[in-house]
Amino acid sequence: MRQVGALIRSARQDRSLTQAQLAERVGTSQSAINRIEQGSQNISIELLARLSVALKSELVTFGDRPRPSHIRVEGGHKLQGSIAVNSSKNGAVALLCAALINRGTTRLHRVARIVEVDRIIDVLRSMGVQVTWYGDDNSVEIKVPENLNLAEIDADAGRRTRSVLMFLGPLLGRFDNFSLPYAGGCDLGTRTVEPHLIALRPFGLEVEATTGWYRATVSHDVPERVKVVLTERGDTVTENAIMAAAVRDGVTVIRNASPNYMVQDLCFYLQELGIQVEGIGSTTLTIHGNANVNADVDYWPSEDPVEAMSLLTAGIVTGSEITVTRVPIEFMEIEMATLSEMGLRYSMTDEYDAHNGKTRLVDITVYPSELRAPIDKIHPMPFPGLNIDNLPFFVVIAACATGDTLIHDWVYEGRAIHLTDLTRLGANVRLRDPHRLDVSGPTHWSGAEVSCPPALRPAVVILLAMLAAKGTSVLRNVDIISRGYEQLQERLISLGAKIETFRD
Ligand SMILES: CC(=O)N[C@H]1[C@@H](OP(=O)(O)OP(=O)(O)OC[C@H]2O[C@@H](n3ccc(=O)[nH]c3=O)[C@H](O)[C@@H]2O)O[C@H](CO)[C@@H](O)[C@@H]1O
Ligand SMILES: C=C(OP(=O)(O)O)C(=O)O
Repeated sequence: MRQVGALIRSARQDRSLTQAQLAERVGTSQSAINRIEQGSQNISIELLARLSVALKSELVTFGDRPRPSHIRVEGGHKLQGSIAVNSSKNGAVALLCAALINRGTTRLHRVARIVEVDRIIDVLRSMGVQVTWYGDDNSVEIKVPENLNLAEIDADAGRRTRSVLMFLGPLLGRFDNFSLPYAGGCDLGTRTVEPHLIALRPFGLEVEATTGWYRATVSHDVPERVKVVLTERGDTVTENAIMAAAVRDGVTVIRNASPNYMVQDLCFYLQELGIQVEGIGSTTLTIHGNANVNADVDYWPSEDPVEAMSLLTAGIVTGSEITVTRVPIEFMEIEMATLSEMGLRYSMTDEYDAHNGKTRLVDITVYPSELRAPIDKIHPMPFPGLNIDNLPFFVVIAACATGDTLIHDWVYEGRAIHLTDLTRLGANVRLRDPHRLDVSGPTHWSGAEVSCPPALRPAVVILLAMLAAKGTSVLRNVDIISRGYEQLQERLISLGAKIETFRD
């Protein structure tokens, strides 16, 4: 501990940071940094990783290569207790991008401390945006300078997140020309950017893709009233169009808009900024924009339906009774109805409001149940269908159910294949074609060693199956999970899961 502390102190001093500045960057107190540097406080791997990012120093690497982390799971145990759902990755990244619209101060509260959020914050900071973590509830304050420095943009951080695409909408209100690094994201097969470009063309944006960069030019000769018809009802596409509409003086009607949870979060935030948004929750939005938004606002991103699904799945596949609190029920209704058809027993509290005053939450308790395969196939749809990111969890649930289930992932070209890794743990999961999986259950799970697929939700699905599998399993290269979940392993341990993190 003393050596690690000394290493941190020296990396901090090399970067001319005070303890208070480092504390602020990693979201802890100055006294905690002081104790860490003195070697008198234990540090979690997650905090070490955050310190590494803040110090731009690979504290958690050995030699010249990053050391991936792995977990050992002692499965087959029941879970118990109660666990709360965090705010969402997808809402947080949209709101961080949208904060670029505001010339005043934006304060977001209860933001998930996840790698995807850190990546967007890194890109924002590299452009000169002041982003500060503070307080005990993961609050983040964003102040956008008068002049953004796009020449300094952190292209590496930008390329690691697809969400950087969502800078297009807010930036086209400020610049005539700008460049953004090519966008990354999960390895789910080809994900086109064309729908974004089609959506933003009516706002005067033209984009040329050159090696590693999107070069954007903007014509500001745009009529007062604009109508945008989206070719895909995509979530980030809709968010981009909304942000482009919000940063101009004029009225925009967006058709075929996604009404999904992160889009609603964005609209509620824009309303706080004083922008009039009509039609929230529907596929037609009318936005009365404002080119000079200058407001000091506080906003609480809403709870994550995909995390809710992940936590409920942990209870379901281990045959446990657990309570998942703060479930955004509007975005989980089809999932719960489908689970009900599959024989899941659960109870639900009355609804209560999320901190944003808009999203409806419930607490759900799941009970050990005899699950059966549904009669019809399970497939996702844009909201209000079964959430696209929740589909993978139905594969491991179907594997616990008696009978044959067809899972149809029409959305992603390369996601279903990652779920065939469940066969390593004893499941009978067959790929009919790149989009369809036949799952036959129930499964007699057995422990195994599996490498994490390079996709967030399939990775978590394998981890949850390991909780169900009697014996010891090893899941290698689990760092991808922290892209979208804050301390998932630790939180599962708080429910009684036996999980241990280790490195080679
Ligand atoms: C940061 C963020 O918010 N990410 C979410 C967002 O990504 P994002 O908005 O980037 O999703 P994409 O635009 O890549 O859409 C996902 C896939 O669905 C296809 N597609 C989508 C809509 C449609 O009407 N028709 C169609 O074919 C796209 O071609 C693509 O292959 O939405 C995805 C779909 O809900 C989620 O998995 C991601 O977690
Ligand atoms: C596909 C996902 O996210 P992203 O759009 O960030 O790749 C996801 O959250 O499952």
